[in-house]
Amino acid sequence: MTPFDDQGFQFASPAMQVERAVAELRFGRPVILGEGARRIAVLALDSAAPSVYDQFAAAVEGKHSLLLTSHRAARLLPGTYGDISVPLDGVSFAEASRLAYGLQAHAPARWRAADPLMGASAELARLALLLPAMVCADLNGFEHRFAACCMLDRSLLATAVAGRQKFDIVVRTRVPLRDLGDAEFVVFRGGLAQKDQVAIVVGQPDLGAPVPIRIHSSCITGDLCGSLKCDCGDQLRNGLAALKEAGGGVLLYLDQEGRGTGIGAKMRAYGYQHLGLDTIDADAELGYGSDHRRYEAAIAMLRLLGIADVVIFTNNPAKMAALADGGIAVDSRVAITGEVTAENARYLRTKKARAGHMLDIEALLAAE
Ligand SMILES: Nc1nc2c(ncn2[C@@H]2O[C@H](COP(=O)(O)OP(=O)(O)OP(=O)(O)O)[C@@H](O)[C@H]2O)c(=O)[nH]1
Ligand SMILES: [Zn+2]
Repeated sequence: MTPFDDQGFQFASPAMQVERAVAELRFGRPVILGEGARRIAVLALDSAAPSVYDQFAAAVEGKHSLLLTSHRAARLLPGTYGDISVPLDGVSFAEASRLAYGLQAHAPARWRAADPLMGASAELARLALLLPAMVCADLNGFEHRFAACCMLDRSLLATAVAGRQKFDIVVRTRVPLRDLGDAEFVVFRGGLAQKDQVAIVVGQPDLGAPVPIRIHSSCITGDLCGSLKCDCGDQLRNGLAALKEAGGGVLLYLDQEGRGTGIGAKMRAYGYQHLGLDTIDADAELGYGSDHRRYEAAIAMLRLLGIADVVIFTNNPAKMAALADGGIAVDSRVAITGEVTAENARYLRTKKARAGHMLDIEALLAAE
């Protein structure tokens, strides 16, 4: 029997501390961000109750401000670059929310460039799958009012990145699939949030040769419900069939809804798309860049499966670059397409024109 260590259970790693802060934000509570001797309190507008916003404003005696990312700032104030900070003294929760992510909101009269510590709060919000619109306040003299809040040193955000690459296999099991025969579902757990990620192995891929793979980002609307607004459902099913036809392959189904922004943000973005914005501008209104996905999980999963050399089924050059950066050799690429419909044509054209996807939409239309 192992003798009990008097230190007890010491559970603290940068990734765990980041995740604790993320959980606090998701519950709508303030978190303290530190750097050197400086401390700021941050609160996510997306999850905070109006009463907590008011309590926060009172605790810092009106010296709070709103961090807006460079993407949102450029929508409100064309020509600005970088994150900005807007004073919130006397600004209500509803007004702050409108300023943070409302369509056709008035440009703020007063603002200044945000400092990097405030900027780091937006990174925390993105990890929490909350809109990157953060109420921030320096804690000079107000520390005691935030004594119960979780504290995170900014340096841990960078250190925690190492945790993104750490995954283990939890279980591998056979699942019979319609039209595709037996597949093996391999469940992995790890990364910053210890999420479960799934690889689907169809056929019997030869691991001695470049392995056909697809990296597929989750799309509840398209994959599950056949939404006509995107091509994801077609790409998922065509992808699995193409991997099987290629003699067997692996589809990595990554938990990255809405290009890494989460289903809440994606549905808000759809609301803006219904009003005429394209997919990238809609995301920018919410404070997001064109793509927030990361591929450390995919690289770790391939490694654990013993795959170092791949044929990738994609039109997205960012996926190929991410694999190469992660040390996976990309032997070649196979295009993977779905049906072009009246509803998804603009989405596909935007992917090609603004995200550099390798799509020949006119050829696809001609072939239909
Ligand atoms: N933010 C946002 N995300 C969207 C929208 N439509 C689809 N998505 C997401 O976009 C991602 C599409 O991922 P993938 O199927 O891997 O496709 P891809 O990046 O186009 O690359 P390939 O299909 O491999 O060529 C998924 O995370 C979807 O949830 C949208 O309008 N806004
Ligand atoms: Zn989709």
